Amino acid sequence: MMFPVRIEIIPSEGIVEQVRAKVSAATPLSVTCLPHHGIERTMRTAVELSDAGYQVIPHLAARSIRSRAELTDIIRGCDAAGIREVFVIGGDRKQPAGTYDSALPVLEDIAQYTGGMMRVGVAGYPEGHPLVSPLDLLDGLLAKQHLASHVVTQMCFSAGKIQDYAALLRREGVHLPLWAGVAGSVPRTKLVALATQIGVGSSLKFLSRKGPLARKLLSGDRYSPDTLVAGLKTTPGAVAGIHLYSFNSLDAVPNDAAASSPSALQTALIRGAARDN
Ligand SMILES: NC(=O)C1=CN([C@@H]2O[C@H](COP(=O)(O)OP(=O)(O)OC[C@H]3O[C@@H](n4cnc5c(N)ncnc54)[C@H](O)[C@@H]3O)[C@@H](O)[C@H]2O)C=CC1
Ligand SMILES: Nc1nc(=O)c2c([nH]1)NC[C@@H]1CN(c3ccc(C(=O)N[C@@H](CCC(=O)O)C(=O)O)cc3)CN21
Repeated sequence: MMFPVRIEIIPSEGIVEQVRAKVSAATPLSVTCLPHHGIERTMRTAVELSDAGYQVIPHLAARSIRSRAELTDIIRGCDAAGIREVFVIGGDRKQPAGTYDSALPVLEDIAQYTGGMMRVGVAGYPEGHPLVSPLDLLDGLLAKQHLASHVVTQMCFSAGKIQDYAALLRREGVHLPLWAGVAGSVPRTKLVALATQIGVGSSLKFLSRKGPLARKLLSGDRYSPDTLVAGLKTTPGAVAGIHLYSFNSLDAVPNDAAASSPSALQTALIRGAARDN
């Protein structure tokens, strides 16, 4: 059985050309919003990709939005570009740029302004968050779920932890579809460097050890999500799909596979770039 796959990209210079060359237009794309990029870069890239025929989901980091006026401009921009879904997170900025300090007030304004027409994804944390307690995260989800359409998990490297998290949400009354946040095939060094920066949980610790688990998950010096995705397939109902953090490493996709079908893309991406070693 194949999971639907969405690919997350970083709005770096040249990424639109890279995506158009490597990724099938049938594969939805999520565009990250980094504090040093700001929302303008995310929206510009999202609109370009939408104009190129992709289904695009821009990330709106609450703490990077200056005002409600800016938010309504962003929503109008989405509407004009045919973008029907966004992903709303608090964001990594230390100081909020304006009046929004977390995701909920942004969700409320989006719901009011679009009359519930805009689909909104929210973040979930199978392994918790460095700054926010598990209880606050759960309360946050319970408060947001009536304004959201699905949850995307923080990057996690343990199928078991994602499955346990799905069961926890259902037990606690969060019934939104859950997309598993999976790191694509990327160099181990990049993962380790990044993990500290964005607060990824303990399941990443295996990368710095040399045990049998590390050997299983690291083909050569690259992490491959193959094992994790296989693990998720043991509980088909738990997750709605794979949200693949590509880190803009799209070279794992042989051109023909990208052109042929999303499942071929999924296989190529999730099999990882093992053959690159
Ligand atoms: N948003 C925040 O930074 C903080 C939130 N809280 C509380 O925690 C609860 C949940 O807060 P929310 O903002 O709704 O949670 P959220 O999950 O939308 O935002 C929390 C965190 O999002 C992180 N984040 C997760 N995925 C991200 C992504 N893909 N791109 C950028 N940043 C990403 C940031 O580190 C941010 O601190 C609420 O009760 C809130 O009041 C408490 C302290 C800080
Ligand atoms: N707290 C948090 N913040 C995020 O931004 C975030 C998450 N969690 N979880 C999942 C994804 C993964 N994210 C990221 C963030 C940065 C790079 C990255 O490669 N950053 C480069 C700079 C890229 C650039 O400026 O073009 C770096 O070296 O920091 C990759 C994935 C974004 N997302």
